[in-house]
Amino acid sequence: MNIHDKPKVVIVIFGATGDLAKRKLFPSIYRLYQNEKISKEFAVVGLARRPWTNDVFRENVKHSIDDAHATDDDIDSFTSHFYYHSFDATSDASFQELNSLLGDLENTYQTEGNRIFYLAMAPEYFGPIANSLKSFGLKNSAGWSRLVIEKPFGHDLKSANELNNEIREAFDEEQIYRIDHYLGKEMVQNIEVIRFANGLFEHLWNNRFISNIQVTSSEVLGVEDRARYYDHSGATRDMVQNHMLQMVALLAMEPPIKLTTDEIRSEKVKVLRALRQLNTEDIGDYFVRGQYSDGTMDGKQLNGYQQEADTLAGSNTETFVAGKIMIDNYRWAGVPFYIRTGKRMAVKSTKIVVEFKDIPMNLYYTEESKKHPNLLVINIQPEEGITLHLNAKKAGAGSVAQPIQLAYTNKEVDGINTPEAYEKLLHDCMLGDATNFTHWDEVAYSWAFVDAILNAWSSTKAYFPNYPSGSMGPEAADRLLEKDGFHWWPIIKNNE
Ligand SMILES: NC(=O)C1=CN([C@@H]2O[C@H](COP(=O)(O)OP(=O)(O)OC[C@H]3O[C@@H](n4cnc5c(N)ncnc54)[C@H](OP(=O)(O)O)[C@@H]3O)[C@@H](O)[C@H]2O)C=CC1
Ligand SMILES: O=C1O[C@H](COP(=O)(O)O)[C@@H](O)[C@H](O)[C@H]1O
Repeated sequence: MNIHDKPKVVIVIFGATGDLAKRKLFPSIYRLYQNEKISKEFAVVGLARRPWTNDVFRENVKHSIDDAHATDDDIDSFTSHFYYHSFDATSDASFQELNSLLGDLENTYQTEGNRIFYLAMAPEYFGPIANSLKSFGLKNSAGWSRLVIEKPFGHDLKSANELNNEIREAFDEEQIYRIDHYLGKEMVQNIEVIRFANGLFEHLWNNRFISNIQVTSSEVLGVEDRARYYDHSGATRDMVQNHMLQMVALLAMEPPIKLTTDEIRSEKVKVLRALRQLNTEDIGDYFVRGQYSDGTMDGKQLNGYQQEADTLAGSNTETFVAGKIMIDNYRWAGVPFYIRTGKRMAVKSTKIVVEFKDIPMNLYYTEESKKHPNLLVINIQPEEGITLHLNAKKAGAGSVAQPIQLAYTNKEVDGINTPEAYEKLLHDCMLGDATNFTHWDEVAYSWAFVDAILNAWSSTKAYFPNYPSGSMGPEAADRLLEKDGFHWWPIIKNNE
């Protein structure tokens, strides 16, 4: 299928009364519908245990949609495609009933037997549901069947491997779409284009010209109401194993021989294979963990992590991670990739800064501290675009250099709101394009890398809390770069 095709499909959402379905999935399906990216012949089946009717379900879908321009009739016509089925994932009868409901809807909407099974439920259900879908014949429709799996995909390499084996008994790798929503972000997808469509950058994209690369994904929000999940996970599993390492892989991979799913994934896998594996005794030189204490932001007093819920008192879970990642291959030998991510930081921002090496002799900046290295800043969110930091002559007399910036902002140029990540990924899945989903090999190498860090940390006490809410993390994260002669580039917009 190509990007202009309008897939006919029944989307089955397991966990349709949950938070993800309401906040991300229904609005994304609405945008696809409104932008005519899916055929008018589609249906959505929502599954969960509570005894809702179709009307209650449709009312919930309606409330999840925020569109000031749509009339009630428009929205009602959209929600009329939604069907609710009260369903217990542990009951055989539920799967049998679901099979017959799907058959009926396929007749009504003529969706040619194409089915997406979206598992928006707790991860312990992923394997059992995949297996029941196979054993109750739900995969045996006339069209294609695809399984979309939410995060977390395992808790460590061992459990991820077990989960993968369980799912692979029911679905082939080509039918499995493991979601990493960062791969649906416009500017994350733009990394490849910026690199591989510009000679200016790609010729310099190696250890001869780049001194270091910094990837920051900071959040203002705290743990919110996800303490149960988060305290078992922490920032390393929640953000580093997936989103951060995926961005590193896109920044570091070789150009694929073709822009196909297999070729791109295979280049990313090579990067993840080349990550320097850390020994327990080296972790302290490469990684820093943190947990937020109380603090103030915008004049508001905020709790520390351990005060956010009763169960969190005394927690050893990290809400912040900074690390130095070395990629031991020909292109990147000696270039640190610094990453940092955390909750309750000063600003919500995801940004990549590529710092280029200085020229052999700088005639304009003789003092080391006054130099302005060339930077390529890729703004992933909230603003989207790129900024190139250069030096140019200061207007007026004399030969004085000053730093200048060339900026491109996505929205200003394209005049559109970029689609939400989930919208793009759902659309890709309908089209059968798995490029922006993670292959098992990527998941496995990422787990192997973070397992070493987590194992080392699990055997030592963390001195938490160690950064105030509203800051940029613990001081140790600054020292991580200082000892290599670098510093974090500011990520706040005005200081870019
Ligand atoms: N929320 C988010 O922002 C994000 C979530 N995710 C992932 O998405 C998945 C879902 O998360 P989220 O929506 O927040 O979770 P919620 O707890 O909000 O929703 C869970 C859903 O599962 C249903 N459910 C639970 N047990 C059963 C059962 N035995 N049979 C059928 N349905 C059941 C619940 O409905 P009922 O009680 O009616 O049965 C509910 O609809 C998780 O894997 C999470 O890690 C990933 C990224 C972000
Ligand atoms: O996957 C997750 O990502 C969000 C951050 O996503 P973003 O798109 O807002 O940057 C994070 O809050 C959450 O803890 C994590 O599970």
